[in-house]
Amino acid sequence: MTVSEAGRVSRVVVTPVAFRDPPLLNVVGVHQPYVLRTIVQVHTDEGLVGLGETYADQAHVERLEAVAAALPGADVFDLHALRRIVGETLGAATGGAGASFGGMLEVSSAVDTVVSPFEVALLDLQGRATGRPVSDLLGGAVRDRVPFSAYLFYKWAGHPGHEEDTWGEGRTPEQLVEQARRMISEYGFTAVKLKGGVYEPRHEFETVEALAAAFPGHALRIDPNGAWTVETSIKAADRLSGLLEYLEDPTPGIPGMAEVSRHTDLPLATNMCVIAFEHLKPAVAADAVQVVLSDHHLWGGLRRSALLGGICETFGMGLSMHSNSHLGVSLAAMTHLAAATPNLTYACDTHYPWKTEEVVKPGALEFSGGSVAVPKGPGLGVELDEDALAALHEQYLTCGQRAREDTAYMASIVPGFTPNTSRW
Ligand SMILES: O=C([O-])C(=O)C[C@H](O)[C@@H](O)C(=O)[O-]
Ligand SMILES: [Mg+2]
Repeated sequence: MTVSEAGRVSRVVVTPVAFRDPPLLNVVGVHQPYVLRTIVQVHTDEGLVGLGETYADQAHVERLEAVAAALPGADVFDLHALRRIVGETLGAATGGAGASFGGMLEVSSAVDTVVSPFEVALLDLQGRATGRPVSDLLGGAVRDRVPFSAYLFYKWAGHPGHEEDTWGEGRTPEQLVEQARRMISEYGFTAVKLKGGVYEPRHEFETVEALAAAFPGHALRIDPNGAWTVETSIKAADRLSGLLEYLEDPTPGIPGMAEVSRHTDLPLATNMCVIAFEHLKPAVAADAVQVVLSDHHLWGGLRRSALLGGICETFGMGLSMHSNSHLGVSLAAMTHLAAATPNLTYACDTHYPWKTEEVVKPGALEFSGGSVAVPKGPGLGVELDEDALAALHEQYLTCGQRAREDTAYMASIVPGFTPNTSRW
């Protein structure tokens, strides 16, 4: 098929799905029994189908459906038109309101989060039409494999009322070392990220120290999602500076991060105080962060994320990649983006090892040595398993969840629980 035959959008199918998730603990509570995601399928009049993946909170799904209804007729190569259509559709539907995901992420405009899965699907279509991988459409892969990090969580042994999962309890430093050992032996990761903000800082520092002792030579990070005060963050930076490659969001907000930054040479990273282009200028002016975690789901797609990479390079900031619980369509998109972003030199986050269910056919994305080979096939290089998609959609319909609600779920188990942000 030639470029001119790529065609126009004929219809769009938006499918919310639910997949099982262990009880992973974080600053705002605990992961619910299911992760909600949406798979977007964009069909063209030439019979091609492009894929995208995004969050599935109810309000987000409604926005996706509104855009899906407005997209037929659009040229698959006109990504500016996509952004215009999304802006107009959301303007009409919501008055341009912001969006909130899981109590940790608030954005002032919903446009970027809604554009993202459609942009990925259109790039997938462009790649399928031209016979080129998405990484080629983003300027070309500068690496054949994309390294990811082992993403460790404190966790309960199982969801209350359910069987224990195969990872068991993750509370003590020794248990977290065992969690890391399994993840490293199964996936080969050479970087390790610990999700903190759950226990008193001293306990979490001891966990980092135990990990450093058990895995010398592995790049370590801890991310308490803003659970600490400026003072505690400075102490953490002093105590852990020789062990960490960066310290992620120790304290909330640009002014707080800037104050910590003034007291340490340890790079500070964020996916909380810089989550949109409007946050870059104040963060750079205050020298609040030295590493920004990109995330194409949040930043408006793959091309806007590449733009973020360029801005980080301009201002001498490092670039890493954030993840939320996700399926294979997102892993493929993350891999193409990271492959085509020269200054994305840190191992990317992924929640992939926590997942036991999938919607893409096996084979295209395999971890080896902690990295994933960039798919070489046209587009994203992954194919949907329609039966698996239908089963996970059925699970969505029956699971009873309609939003990510870590705090409410935690409070239903631990009455009186409030998020730990800036607590210690
Ligand atoms: O780096 C981060 O801040 C995250 O990965 C945010 C996620 O929501 C994580 O905390 C989680 O899955 O609980
Ligand atoms: Mg983070």
